[in-house]
Amino acid sequence: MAKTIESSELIINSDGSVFHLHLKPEQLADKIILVGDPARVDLVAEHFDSIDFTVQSREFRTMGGTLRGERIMCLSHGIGPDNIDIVVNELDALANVDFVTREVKDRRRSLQMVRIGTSGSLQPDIPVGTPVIAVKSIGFDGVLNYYAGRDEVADLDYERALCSHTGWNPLWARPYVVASDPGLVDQIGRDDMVRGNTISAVGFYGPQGRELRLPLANPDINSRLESLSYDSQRITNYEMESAPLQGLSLLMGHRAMTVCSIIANRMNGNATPNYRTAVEDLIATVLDRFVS
Ligand SMILES: O=P(O)(O)O[C@H]1O[C@H](CO)[C@@H](O)[C@H]1O
Ligand SMILES: O=c1cc[nH]c(=O)[nH]1
Repeated sequence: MAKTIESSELIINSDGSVFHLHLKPEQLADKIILVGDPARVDLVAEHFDSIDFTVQSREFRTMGGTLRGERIMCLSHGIGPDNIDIVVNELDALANVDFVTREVKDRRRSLQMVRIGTSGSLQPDIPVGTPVIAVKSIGFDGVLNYYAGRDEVADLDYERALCSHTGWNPLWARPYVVASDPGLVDQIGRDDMVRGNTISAVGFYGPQGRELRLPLANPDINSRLESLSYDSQRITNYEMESAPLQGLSLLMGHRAMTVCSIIANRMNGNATPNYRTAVEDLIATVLDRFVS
């Protein structure tokens, strides 16, 4: 018997749209570009051949249309892993729940999601301006720990090595390590992008080892992360969404990956607030390879 989801668990607005995203099932495209900044949605959508709709609700701005004859949409998720819990669950509901009967559909629909973000490098040889693909994502946020099946999609040996090497603070959420969709990584990643292991932090300052006025609980965390080598892989960069995006996609049967433009180098202590051109170039490259 099909599972039926109650109104309190999946809230549907009176116009038939999903609670936070305000999207209706018929607006959903299989190919989705995700970005943090709502203003970045327009930079993506200006590449579309046609724009069919724009929907804005809180920080979630979506533009849907076509590119090279295929339906595509771009959606902003705002800042933080908690927003990804909302975005991926609501996109999955739009794809796999009947909004009239509230029943989970028999046939699963799989979405392809590519996040284009900004990021801080943890390695001195990965400078500002470099695009870095999260081949593995390391969640410091804890979102995936709330879902059954977490251990089945995670790299538990990597998690143990990371905790041991860093002297993991037991007050922090248990980190989880999840892989990007290898097909998407091969489709979008070429020699012009670094393949790395990306941390999704639960904040921008203390949770990424940034010390302004407040001293940190573990001030040496970034040098420990920089020096970790696991299975010939090293940790390359910090951002705030790729791990929950990956983890939830793996659990739900969607395909996802993240590529970020480096805008700060934490080891060398430099950064640029003027990253628009680098992000515009990355958008053009990703779209060309995502829809060809
Ligand atoms: O530029 P976006 O996509 O927002 O990505 C990064 O920038 C934000 C922090 O400044 C976080 O969302 C982080 O993941
Ligand atoms: O250092 C950085 C830069 C962008 N986004 C982050 O989350 N961290």
